[in-house]
Amino acid sequence: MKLILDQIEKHFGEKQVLKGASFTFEQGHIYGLLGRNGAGKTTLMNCLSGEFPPDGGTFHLEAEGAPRPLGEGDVGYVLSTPVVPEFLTGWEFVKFFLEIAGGKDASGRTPDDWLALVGIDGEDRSRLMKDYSHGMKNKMQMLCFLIARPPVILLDEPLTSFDVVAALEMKNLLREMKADHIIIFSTHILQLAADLCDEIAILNHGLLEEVDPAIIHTPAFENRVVEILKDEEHHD
Ligand SMILES: Nc1ncnc2c1ncn2[C@@H]1O[C@H](COP(=O)(O)OP(=O)(O)OP(=O)(O)O)[C@@H](O)[C@H]1O
Repeated sequence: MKLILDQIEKHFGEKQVLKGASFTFEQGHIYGLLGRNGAGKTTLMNCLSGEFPPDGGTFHLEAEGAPRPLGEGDVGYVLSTPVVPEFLTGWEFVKFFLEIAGGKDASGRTPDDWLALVGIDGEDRSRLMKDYSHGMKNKMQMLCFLIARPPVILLDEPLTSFDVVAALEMKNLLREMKADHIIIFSTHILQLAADLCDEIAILNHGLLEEVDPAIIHTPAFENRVVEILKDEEHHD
């Protein structure tokens, strides 16, 4: 399966953020999406998740050579500022989500099993999510895609709010899942990108470009990324 972006454009008023971004993301790879502050990484994810339509260009999935549009349920999106129903407890939320996910979860895990998987333990499970920390809310959002298993998973700066143990567990989970999914995550942490990603896409001047995968795990990686990004006009 592939996710193919063709000439995606997006502007806000006069400001042209995406200027014809094209890229092919493939199942089985974890992609790091890098770019300066304000480059448009969140904007791109918002377009792909259906949050708002692009102003130009197209994107679609391709499975076994057959193209199809991205439908509802094809994309799991973990926002950098997590949004969860704050009036529910963590346990209630997982129970509710398992019910609406219907048959998609074949794991047989209970809400408690799922909460244990992301390290939400003890009394926290029966606390309202309005009292959860940023990282805990983020974990709850992650649980949604772990349960629903959408083909495309978008993670906007996902691991930065996690403690070191949770971050390592989540990295391992993503590695385990990648064979069946297209995983794209944005980050400013180059070490994390190098550690986890098979491919790097850089959003620069409204366009996407690939970093040679051969250098991702070499000392030349950081210099190459900085070299590409340093002439980017600083937006914010
Ligand atoms: N809804 C909106 N209305 C107006 N301008 C917007 C909107 N969303 C984003 N922008 C602008 O689009 C540009 C790209 O923002 P975006 O959040 O996509 O960047 P980013 O690459 O995710 O940045 P960062 O790394 O700082 O999170 C910014 O100049 C931002 O101010």
